[in-house]
Amino acid sequence: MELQIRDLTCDRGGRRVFAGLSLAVAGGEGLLLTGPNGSGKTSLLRVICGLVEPVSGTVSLSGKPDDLSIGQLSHYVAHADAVKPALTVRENLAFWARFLGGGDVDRALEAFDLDGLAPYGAGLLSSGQKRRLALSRLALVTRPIWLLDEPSVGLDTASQKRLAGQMEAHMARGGIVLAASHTGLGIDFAKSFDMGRAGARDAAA
Ligand SMILES: Nc1ncnc2c1ncn2[C@@H]1O[C@H](COP(=O)(O)OP(=O)(O)OP(=O)(O)O)[C@@H](O)[C@H]1O
Repeated sequence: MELQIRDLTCDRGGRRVFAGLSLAVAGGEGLLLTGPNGSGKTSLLRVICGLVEPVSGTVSLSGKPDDLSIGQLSHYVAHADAVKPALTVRENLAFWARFLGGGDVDRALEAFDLDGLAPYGAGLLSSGQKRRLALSRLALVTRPIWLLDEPSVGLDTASQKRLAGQMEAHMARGGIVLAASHTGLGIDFAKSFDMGRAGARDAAA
C-alpha cells in the first residue's frame, strides 16, 4: 500500500494555495506536515480525503479496492471536533459506529481513556476531553489512512502520549499517518514535508 500524491494544485476561495505538490507515503510510514499558518496543510488533508477538489493532479492508493474511495479508507480528524453535544460520550461513539458501518465502542473508549466519561453528556466535556472523543474514532473502526489535523491541540501530557502510542501502533500494523502539526507529536515520523518551503511558495505564487 502506498499513498501517492502527484503534481497536485489546489485553490481555495479563488486563490492558489499550492501547486505541483508531489509526495508518497507507504504503509507503515508516517509523514509530518509542517508549515506556517495558511500554507495549505488543512487543504492538502481535505484534498486527500476528497472533501476539496484539486485544480489538477492526482491522489491514488496502490492496492486500493475498486469499490472504496480513499475517503472511505481514511479517518480524517479535523480542527472541529464533530462531537454531538446532546448525546453522551458512549452514544457519540455508538452513532459513529453506525455511521461508519460498525465498530468497537469499548475499544475506542479505552484507547483515549474515556471509560470514566462514557455516561457524561458530550456537551459537558472540556475542550481536551472533546478532542479525545474525536480522536477515539481512530480506534473505533480500522481504516488504513489516518489524516490528522493538529491532533494534539488541547491534550494534556498523558493524552498526548496515548495519541503517540495509537499512531505508532497504527503504523506498526502497516497503516499510514499524515499529521499536520506546528509542534511535533512526540514520535519519529519517517518523513516530513514543509508546506512553507521555498519551492512550495514559489509554486503557489
Ligand atoms: N473554506 C475556505 N474558503 C476559502 N479559502 C480558504 C478556505 N479554507 C482555507 N482557505 C484559505 O486557504 C489557505 C490555506 O489554508 P489552510 O487552512 O489549508 O492552511 P493551514 O496550513 O492548515 O493553516 P493553519 O496552520 O493556520 O491551520 C489560506 O489562505 C486560507 O485562507
